Amino acid sequence: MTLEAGAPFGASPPSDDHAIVTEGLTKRFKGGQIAVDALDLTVPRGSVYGFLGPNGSGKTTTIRMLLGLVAPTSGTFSVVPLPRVGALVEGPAFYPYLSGEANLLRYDAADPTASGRTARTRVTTALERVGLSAAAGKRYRNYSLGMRQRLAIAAALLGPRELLILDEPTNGLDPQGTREVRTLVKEIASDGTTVFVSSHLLAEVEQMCTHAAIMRTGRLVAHGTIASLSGGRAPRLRVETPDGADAARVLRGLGLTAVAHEGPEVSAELGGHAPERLNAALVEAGVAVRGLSVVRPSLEEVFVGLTGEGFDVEG
Ligand SMILES: Nc1ncnc2c1ncn2[C@@H]1O[C@H](COP(=O)(O)OP(=O)(O)OP(=O)(O)O)[C@@H](O)[C@H]1O
Repeated sequence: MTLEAGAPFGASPPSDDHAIVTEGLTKRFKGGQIAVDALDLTVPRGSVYGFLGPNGSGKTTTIRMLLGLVAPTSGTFSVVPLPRVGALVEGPAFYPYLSGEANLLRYDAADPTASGRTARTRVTTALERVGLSAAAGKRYRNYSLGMRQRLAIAAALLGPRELLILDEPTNGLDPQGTREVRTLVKEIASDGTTVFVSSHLLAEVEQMCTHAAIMRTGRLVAHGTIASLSGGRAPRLRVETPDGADAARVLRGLGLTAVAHEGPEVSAELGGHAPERLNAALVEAGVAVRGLSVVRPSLEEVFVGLTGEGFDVEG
């Protein structure tokens, strides 16, 4: 759904630096279940902020509180003024027999705060923004899954937005549609729009976002830039070779640490070494290098390290 107007009770504008700030934000549903537990979140303006967590970890409830759709039990939050927030929480229902453009015009007309005179401009701009100008006249039922989701995002972009909130925008999409949405999110962010996007897929957040917060059963377990989240562990050099013992000796001689040798693979902490130099040194020492790569710890490894638990990587 897209929200156009009306500030929710309890919300106030955050500072110039942040699009969303929450402090101790908590939601306990009737029956005692804590869905969101004392959440402290700071979303910098201009970031693509991944809100990551397995199903049921409290992402949607948090988003619904931010949009004023659910009242918090306790805590505070501030968000940019709601007319400047575009949100995709549950995809809008589009008419299959109408074109993308006609659907957006209908959708726009349902907004009492939007002027009818400028409707066409708004719709044209939104379609352009999501790359659907060429397909504007095509019937919705003939759209691919990716195009359908792009149209839903266009509906959230009818009007100037400082913040776009997307709840699991790639859920149910095929790989092509997922790629389309990922690319679109980056494009939308490139002009400075803050994007807050929830996902249960680590790899997706890693590829699409500048920052992430990781939720587990209503609690925040880690947050920060993707680089800082992944940076806790050092990159490693990995060499594939039939001359493992020699390779390990050469790397130790060059000052590499944490050298490990197992079968045809030798690995070590890369430190400040240039991989191409190490390659040259190995070859010079007569080591047959079949493969050489630098492996950086993924967000998933970091997450597993933080929580001691696995994660729903494929969905
Ligand atoms: N209206 C409600 N009444 C009672 N419990 C609820 C309600 N809405 C959500 N919950 C519970 O709160 C918890 C958090 O749900 P929420 O939908 O926020 O998680 P989520 O991370 O968005 O997961 P998903 O990706 O499955 O939507 C879940 O255990 C859920 O069952």
